[in-house]
Amino acid sequence: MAEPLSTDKIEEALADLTNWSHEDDKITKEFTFDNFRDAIGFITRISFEAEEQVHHPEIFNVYNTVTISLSTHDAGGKVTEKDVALAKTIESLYNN
Ligand SMILES: C[C@H](O)[C@H](O)[C@H]1CNC2=NC(N)=NC(=O)C2=N1
Repeated sequence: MAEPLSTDKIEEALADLTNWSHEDDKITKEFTFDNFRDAIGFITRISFEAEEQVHHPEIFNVYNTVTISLSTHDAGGKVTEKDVALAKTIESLYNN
């Protein structure tokens, strides 16, 4: 089972990611798109990667924004390497 990361380790991991923040035992980022369709397209692409990684984000959508929050239920709702790995994948989807 994945173990919770220390705050220092989380901050270190986020240094490699753009505009992700660590708050309330989650890592979070708000993504912006041109329109609702592109936002939903992003969510759909995330769904394939989440199933691959057997790790699932919390997703909040309003029109052209998608807020992603990641934590690991199986680790008491804390942030683990699994969240960092999925954040990196999501970041690469956004940039490509
Ligand atoms: C059985 C299955 O592997 C687990 O329930 C997975 C699925 N997706 C998950 N997603 C997240 N975010 N945290 C988990 O602990 C988790 N566990």
